[in-house]
Amino acid sequence: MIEVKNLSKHYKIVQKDPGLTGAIKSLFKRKYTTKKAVDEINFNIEDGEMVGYIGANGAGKSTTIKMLCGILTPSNGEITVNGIVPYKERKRNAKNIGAVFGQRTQLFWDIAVRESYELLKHIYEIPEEEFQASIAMFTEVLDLEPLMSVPVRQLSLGQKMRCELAAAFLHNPSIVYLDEPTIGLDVAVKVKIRQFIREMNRLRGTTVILTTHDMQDIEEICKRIIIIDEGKVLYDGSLQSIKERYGDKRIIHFELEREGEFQLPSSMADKVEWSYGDEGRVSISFSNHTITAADVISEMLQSYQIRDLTIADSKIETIVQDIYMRGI
Ligand SMILES: Nc1ncnc2c1ncn2[C@@H]1O[C@H](COP(=O)(O)OP(=O)(O)OP(=O)(O)O)[C@@H](O)[C@H]1O
Repeated sequence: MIEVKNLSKHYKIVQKDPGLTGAIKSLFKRKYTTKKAVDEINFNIEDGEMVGYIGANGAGKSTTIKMLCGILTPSNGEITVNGIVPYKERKRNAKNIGAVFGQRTQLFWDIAVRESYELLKHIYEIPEEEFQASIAMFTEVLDLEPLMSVPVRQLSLGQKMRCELAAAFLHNPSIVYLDEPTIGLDVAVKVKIRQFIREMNRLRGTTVILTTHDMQDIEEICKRIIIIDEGKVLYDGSLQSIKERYGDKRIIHFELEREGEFQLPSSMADKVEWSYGDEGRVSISFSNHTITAADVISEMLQSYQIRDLTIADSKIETIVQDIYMRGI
């Protein structure tokens, strides 16, 4: 079980004035600012849960996961993972957990995948019989056989990620942290990876904490989500209830013909939320009980030349995007 109480992580950042003079000045007199990457968060995760830990870029997800793994020491607050305080007992904690961190590898670059697994067997002191049974199962579900004799550096991104996942589960940890496990992969590999994670949870009761920007991962793996924004927990609850609560939300993304200032047509002022991005991109979010998609489009067409538009449906993707835009 994972228990997180008033957990914070503040980074001290050196402030530099612009230019060479600024850089030289900062060598002698340092000015610091504090970034509250994680700010007094609380949650408990029970054994066997599969939780999506989501938020926009820079929200504080990786910082939290690193504290749970014991890589970072919190500035304030408490964490226990199966009764262990991770940063105090990093090695004991490591026996309990598995992790996949985007670009980093825990496989050995120059040797064949099978030999990497053999090394991990010794590092984690996995009994031979258990090791063989896991390898047989992972090989089948993740289709690893053709990859076993290939050196890791020769694997494609998708092949490597399949091998990484097997490595993370090899010592049968009770908790696995997965940071963007499907990023940049094709649909077929994504399907295989999601299937493997679900299977591990079903067969071994592994607790899974998943951070991802791919909402399809969340839909297919997690029953519960924790949404984090600017270091604070914005939502913690079931995926189902957030869908019921926000199921009427729609977002329309417009690409305007001309870039520059954007002003929302006044007729929609109290009915929608909007955000304006680069290159004339406007996103308008609304409840379909307040205004229809047809009305939003027609109001926009009267005020702007529209190059393109897409209507997002009420899948979790839209709901989460809407929450990022306007809060809960
Ligand atoms: N070592 C560091 N020093 C200073 N600031 C940091 C450091 N690591 C992260 N930050 C800042 O802390 C905030 C949270 O970063 P974090 O990496 O936890 O976000 P994230 O939610 O994982 O984002 P992403 O989805 O982009 O991976 C960001 O504003 C980031 O710039």
